[in-house]
Amino acid sequence: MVRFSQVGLRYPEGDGYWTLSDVSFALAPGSYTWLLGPSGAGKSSLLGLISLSLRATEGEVEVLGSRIRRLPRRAFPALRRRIGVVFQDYRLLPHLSVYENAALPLRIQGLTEARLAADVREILRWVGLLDRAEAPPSTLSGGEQQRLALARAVVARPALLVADEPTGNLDAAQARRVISLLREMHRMGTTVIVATHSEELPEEYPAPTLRLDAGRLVSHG
Ligand SMILES: Nc1ncnc2c1ncn2[C@@H]1O[C@H](COP(=O)(O)OP(=O)(O)OP(=O)(O)O)[C@@H](O)[C@H]1O
Repeated sequence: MVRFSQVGLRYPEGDGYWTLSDVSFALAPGSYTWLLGPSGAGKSSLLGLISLSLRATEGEVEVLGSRIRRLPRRAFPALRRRIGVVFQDYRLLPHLSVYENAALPLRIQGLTEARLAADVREILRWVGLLDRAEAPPSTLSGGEQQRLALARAVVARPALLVADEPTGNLDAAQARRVISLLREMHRMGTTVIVATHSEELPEEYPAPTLRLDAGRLVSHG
């Protein structure tokens, strides 16, 4: 599903500094994984490589059966569509309603309103926001905004879901609700990887972990 072989990442503007070094691991299809490590360890960078927003400087990254280094540029959009991404800061579009934010990935695929409406309503019901469909996202609480971001990430039924600190800005009850939804995606067969600073969440929801420190994988299990 995802395989890293001796992956290194150096940002062009990073003064020759290796943000990730010699990172190797595999995520099995249908697995749920916690990505742990202190601030600056390289978690967002690793997720950026998985979600194809960054390219490795060294080594091999394989995502959903494609070796990224060998993939022609024209194949990227279709592969990206099979990956859902949830960010800590939500990244919702403020000028669109809750409904239109959730519908966006399907609109980009060119689906008509008639073909996408049922899926959008179902996903909004799943995250508990159907009754807020016409509201602008700025009127939602932080937890609601993050649930909307999750709805948008999964509405096109991605095979792989990547979440970068999805609970970082939420109180404990809201964080639990978001994690429950991520776990439910996993139960329905999606491969999920979630980065978190939290040491409590992985204790509450035990699952395999990858632990990064200063750009190196220090444990895997
Ligand atoms: N665009 C960039 N250019 C140069 N260096 C960067 C860039 N983005 C991140 N870095 C550096 O890479 C290192 C890892 O950052 P990254 O954001 O991946 O860590 P993180 O574990 O996700 O941290 P946090 O938990 O604080 O989000 C840091 O030293 C950071 O300064």
